Amino acid sequence: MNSLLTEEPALRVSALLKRYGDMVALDHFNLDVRRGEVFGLLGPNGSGKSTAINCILSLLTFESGTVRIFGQEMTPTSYDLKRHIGVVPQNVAVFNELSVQENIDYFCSLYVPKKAERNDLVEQAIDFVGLDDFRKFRPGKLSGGLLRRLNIACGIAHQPDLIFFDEPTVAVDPQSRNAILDGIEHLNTQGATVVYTSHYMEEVEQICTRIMIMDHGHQIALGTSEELKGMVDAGEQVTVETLDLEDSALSQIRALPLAQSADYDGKELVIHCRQGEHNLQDVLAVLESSGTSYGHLTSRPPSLNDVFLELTGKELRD
Ligand SMILES: Nc1ncnc2c1ncn2[C@@H]1O[C@H](COP(=O)(O)OP(=O)(O)OP(=O)(O)O)[C@@H](O)[C@H]1O
Repeated sequence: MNSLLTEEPALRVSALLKRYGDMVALDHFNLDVRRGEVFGLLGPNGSGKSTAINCILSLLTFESGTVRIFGQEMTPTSYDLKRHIGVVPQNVAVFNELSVQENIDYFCSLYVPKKAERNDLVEQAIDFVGLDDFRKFRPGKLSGGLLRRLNIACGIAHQPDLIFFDEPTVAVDPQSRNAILDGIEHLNTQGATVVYTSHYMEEVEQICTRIMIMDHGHQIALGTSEELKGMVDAGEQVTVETLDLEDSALSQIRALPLAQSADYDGKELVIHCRQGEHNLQDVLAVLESSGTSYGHLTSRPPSLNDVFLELTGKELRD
């Protein structure tokens, strides 16, 4: 398709407005995904991620705005364009009466009508998700992890250039989870652009080149994981095991310039630090001078979860 050669990003969403009755689900939502990216879309429950993806795919109508994919406007009848798009939905969507191989073949046939051409693609997809030993199985006989892998094979068998993964690792075992993440990275190195939504921050940090945090139907922040961490004042989190921290020592710690907050529950002191230099010495100095005895002391750098919490006021997970 000639349009794939244009300079436009893989996906450009401009000022998308979507209402459900009086409720605004997408509020002039904008999104650019560059070619070759693994782009992470993060948002708390109800922030509009699924609505955005369904509007992008023309599965939902919207009030106004545009969706362009590889430089072409996406509409419900953009069949040419749809051949270049793959979708791995949040809920496993396969046919129980078809085998693994037949399911993959069916989904591939929606885009690749020629059986001979398809056979090779189906084989590659089976190989890619490691379901060779299960090709004759019905989905009902597969474990949760294998079922997710089948769902992925059905979404990618036609070798799309832009792939949407909507929470592909929910409720899978660690082995399948790693296989799925490796698979997404592999698809990306083969040239596919990926849009990825997940509730798991570590996954997003691991595989996404850029991340958008959305809430209330629009963008809250956009950047690499490091850039996002630079947008908030969250620094390291210091945790100290101590049973005898006096109120006066806690007050001194709270008064330290590095301390954003300090909480003590009688067993553990947790200090959220501001961004900047590591400054454990100041905490240790207060503990020493106040005669506080302590055990385990740990410090961890700010996480994407801290950023998310500060920007949206919500935890990502349910
Ligand atoms: N069919 C619908 N009718 C009415 N309201 C809806 C409908 N679908 C979604 N909504 C509402 O639109 C808002 C955005 O929902 P959406 O499902 O897009 O969010 P989400 O970010 O995908 O959430 P989750 O992480 O839970 O999947 C929510 O307030 C939701 O309740």
